[in-house]
Amino acid sequence: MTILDGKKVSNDIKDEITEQVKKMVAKGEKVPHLAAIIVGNDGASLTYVASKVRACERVGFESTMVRMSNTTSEVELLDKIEELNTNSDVDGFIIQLPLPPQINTQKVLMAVNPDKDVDGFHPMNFGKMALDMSTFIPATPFGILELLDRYGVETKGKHTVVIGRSHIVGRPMSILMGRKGFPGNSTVTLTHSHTKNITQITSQADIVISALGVPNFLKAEMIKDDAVIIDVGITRVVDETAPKGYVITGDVDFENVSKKASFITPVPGGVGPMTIAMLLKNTLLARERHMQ
Ligand SMILES: Nc1nc2c(c(=O)[nH]1)N[C@@H](CN(C=O)c1ccc(C(=O)N[C@@H](CCC(=O)O)C(=O)O)cc1)CN2
Repeated sequence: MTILDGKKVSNDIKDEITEQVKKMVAKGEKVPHLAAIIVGNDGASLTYVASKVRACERVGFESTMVRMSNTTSEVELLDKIEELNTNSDVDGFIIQLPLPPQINTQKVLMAVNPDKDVDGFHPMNFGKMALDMSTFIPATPFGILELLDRYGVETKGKHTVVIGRSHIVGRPMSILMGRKGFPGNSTVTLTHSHTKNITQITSQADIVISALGVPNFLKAEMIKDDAVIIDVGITRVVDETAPKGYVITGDVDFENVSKKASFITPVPGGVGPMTIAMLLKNTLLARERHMQ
């Protein structure tokens, strides 16, 4: 069994981006600038945005964090988005999800200029992705593709089962794994809350990508021998004995599933760190496109 080490690969990617930024600086070019809007005080979201800002600092990008209160109205957020859309110094920006209930997430994501949509959530970019056109691929699915690629995991002709149909992970992942090319050329089954007999489906899978958010959902008896297991679940489970009062738990019963799997991502240290590295890649791409 091989661990797909997202922490290591994400550090490699950051080192590669750092080298590219140094070359930009040497040529007197402007470095990429990422902005992140965060609405409210959700602890996990604040942690992720802080990690994004730190990652920008590490690779030499400029970054701006825009904090807005939990009571921000949709109109106020749309105004801030328009400000970033028209700020020529900002190459790309993201709106950290989830958003408070008074805000219509889809409406807000549609207001982002597709050329600055480094999360790849705008319908235009999502459509381009589905049509195999060059675009910003959402960072988590992009990170999973990169992990499969760097570890040389074969996907062609394999049966991939994706668990969960979220717009951020499950849905795009199902499209990307079925696309032509590598990683891709897989036969994909997308499962969700109305799927019957999920074990019958997962036990036929060569590759299982679980993005459900239910701790320890995927058990050893649900997979076949030598399956490739990608765990996208990151749930904070309360544990008063842990230093932070919680432990990060994935969708996969790692202890038992890892004994049967050929490749597996850990949680933490698997898909999560890749999400941040691929956001940096998309921001670099946005900068390069703006220079053309
Ligand atoms: N606008 C966006 N919102 C959200 C996205 C996104 O891609 N764009 N994805 C997730 C959150 N996310 C990034 O934003 C994210 C989640 C987890 C990690 C990560 O590194 N996790 C660590 C554990 C960290 C911890 O202690 O909590 C790991 O798995 O090792 C990075 C980014 C939802 N929102």
